[in-house]
Amino acid sequence: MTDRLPHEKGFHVSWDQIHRDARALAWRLDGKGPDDGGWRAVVAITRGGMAPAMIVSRELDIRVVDTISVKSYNHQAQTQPRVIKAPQADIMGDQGEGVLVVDDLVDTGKTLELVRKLYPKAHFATVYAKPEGRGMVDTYITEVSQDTWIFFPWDMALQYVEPYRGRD
Ligand SMILES: O=P(O)(O)OC[C@H]1O[C@H](OP(=O)(O)OP(=O)(O)O)[C@H](O)[C@@H]1O
Ligand SMILES: Nc1nc2[nH]cnc2c(=O)[nH]1
Ligand SMILES: [Mg+2]
Repeated sequence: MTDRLPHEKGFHVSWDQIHRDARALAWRLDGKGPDDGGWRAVVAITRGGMAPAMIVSRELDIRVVDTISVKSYNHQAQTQPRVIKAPQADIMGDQGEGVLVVDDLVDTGKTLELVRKLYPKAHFATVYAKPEGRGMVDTYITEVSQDTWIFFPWDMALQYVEPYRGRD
C-alpha cells in the first residue's frame, strides 16, 4: 500500500510483557461469554495470535482451541489477506457464536474484517490495537499509534552490541 503512514516508531514487546498483557486480556474477557456456559472455544489467528490464545485459554480454562490461518503481510508490506486454513466447522457453529477469536494485534483491521465476515457472531480480541483497525475488535488491552510497528519477542533475538567507548 502506498498511501499509508510509515512506521516511524518501534514498540518492542518482551516475552514478559506479552505474557502480562495477554493475561490482562483474559481477565477482561472472563465472564463476557454467552450466559449459557461461557466461551465454547478459543480460535487463534495464526501465527501471531497463537501465543496470546494459549495464555488466554489457559487463564480461562478453555480446552477447545483451534486456529485460522490468515496471511496479510510479507514482512512489513501489506498484501490482500487470504484464509490459508479454516477452523473446524463444528467448533465454529453457524456464525461463531460463543467463540473467542484471538490475535496479537489489529493494525488496518483487514485481517479481522475477513474473519468477521466468516464468523459475525464470534467475539474478537487482540492484545494490541492501532486506531485504524480498533473498530474491528471487541476487546483489546493496549493501543499504540498508527505509525508504530510492534516488534514481538518471537521475531527478535538478543544481540551483542559494542560498548559506547568501543565504537569508531
Ligand atoms: O489489521 P491488519 O492490518 O490486517 O494486520 C494485523 C495482522 O497482521 C499480522 O499478521 P501477519 O499477516 O503478518 O501474519 P503472522 O501473524 O503470521 O505474522 C498480525 O499478527 C495480525 O494478524
Ligand atoms: N509484528 C507486527 N506485525 C504487524 N502486522 C501489522 N502490523 C504489525 C505490527 O505493528 N507488528
Ligand atoms: Mg497475524
